Amino acid sequence: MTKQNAAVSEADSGINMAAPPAAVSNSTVFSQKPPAAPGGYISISSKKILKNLDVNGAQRINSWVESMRGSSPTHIKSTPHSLTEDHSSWMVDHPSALEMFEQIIEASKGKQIVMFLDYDGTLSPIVDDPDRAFMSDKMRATVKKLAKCFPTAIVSGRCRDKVYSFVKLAELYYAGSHGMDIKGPTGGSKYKKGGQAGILFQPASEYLPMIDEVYKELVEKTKSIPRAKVENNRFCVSVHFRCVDEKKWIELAQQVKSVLKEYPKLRLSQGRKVFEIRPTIKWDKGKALEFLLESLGFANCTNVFPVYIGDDRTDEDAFKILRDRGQGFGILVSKFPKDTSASYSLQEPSEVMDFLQRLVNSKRLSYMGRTRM
Ligand SMILES: O=P(O)(O)OC[C@H]1O[C@H](O[C@H]2O[C@H](CO)[C@@H](O)[C@H](O)[C@H]2O)[C@H](O)[C@@H](O)[C@@H]1O
Repeated sequence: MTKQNAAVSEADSGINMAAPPAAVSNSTVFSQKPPAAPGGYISISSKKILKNLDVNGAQRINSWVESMRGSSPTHIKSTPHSLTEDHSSWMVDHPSALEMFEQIIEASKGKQIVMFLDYDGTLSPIVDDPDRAFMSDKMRATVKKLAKCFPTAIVSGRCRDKVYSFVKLAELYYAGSHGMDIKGPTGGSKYKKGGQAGILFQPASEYLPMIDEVYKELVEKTKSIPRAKVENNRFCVSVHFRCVDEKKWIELAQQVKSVLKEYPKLRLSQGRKVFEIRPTIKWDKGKALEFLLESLGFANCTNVFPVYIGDDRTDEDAFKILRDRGQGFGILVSKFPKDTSASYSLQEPSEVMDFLQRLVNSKRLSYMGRTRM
């Protein structure tokens, strides 16, 4: 990546900190002194924290700040019509799903398309206040039409009730809490062979007391950080730093680390300006996708065509499953080049809506016998 692009696309490096920071080996010997945070900025309060950390810990915390800043980049130096050199080469490997639409339809011919949609950053734009991440009425109408054509699931880090309160479509499948809380449409699905009544699957239910406890501790611990926000997503917790002054990021990261070191059965990863705290069970959005395909009767089916659209690190678990299965594909929603297992890309929720609308139109044409899907 050229220097300019390195600056431009602090791509969602969202360094996965699955290894609980407490597990960070302090025995690792770092030859150089901790790198300064991007822009060389370290606040006084942060210096105090770094002083108390050993060099390794300081380096680790600083690398957090770099990844925290890059976890949800908000600017691009190139104009919309002139991608940076790196972005152009990235687009060769992750072409626009809109530009490749005809090829996608061709590949899906004779197969059952099943749609999996992330919520934040995919159906709704990223905003400062997580409680105000509303999807547009137009997007809701498009998803409603989509669900009339194909089995459709919402797969979100949000708790299921909360993401349902945003989407408001009872005919969909929902997998909340990063796939750990799955429920089928109320009254069963027209797509499920045998019309099975609504499924309900919660693989992390034994963790509920621990999640409640760590949520309360994080709220208490982080209340000294202005505009930090702790969100209880039932089987997981989010700690938001989008609106926190960068001078306080190290302190916040340290606070999260200090709480989690008491909970070895919880793991920490990073999303878009958010720390995600989840149980260490081997369950994620990818497992939820597989569970839903099985629930729909497509477990060992060769003519199923799953399409997963998402924008964040946790969606990569689903992209990887599709790549491993060699069925369907992932679409990453991003304006910036990012390491991803997705095959295609879309820039933002408005392009997601255009893509979904084209799928609906294509299915309607096939109903009219003009083309087969
Ligand atoms: O899996 P998703 O549906 O994409 O949920 C991932 C996280 O999304 C939310 O946070 C993100 O969106 C917020 C609203 O736009 C934004 O303020 C925040 O900075 C983003 O990280 C949600 O609040 C989290 O709980 C989800 O885990």
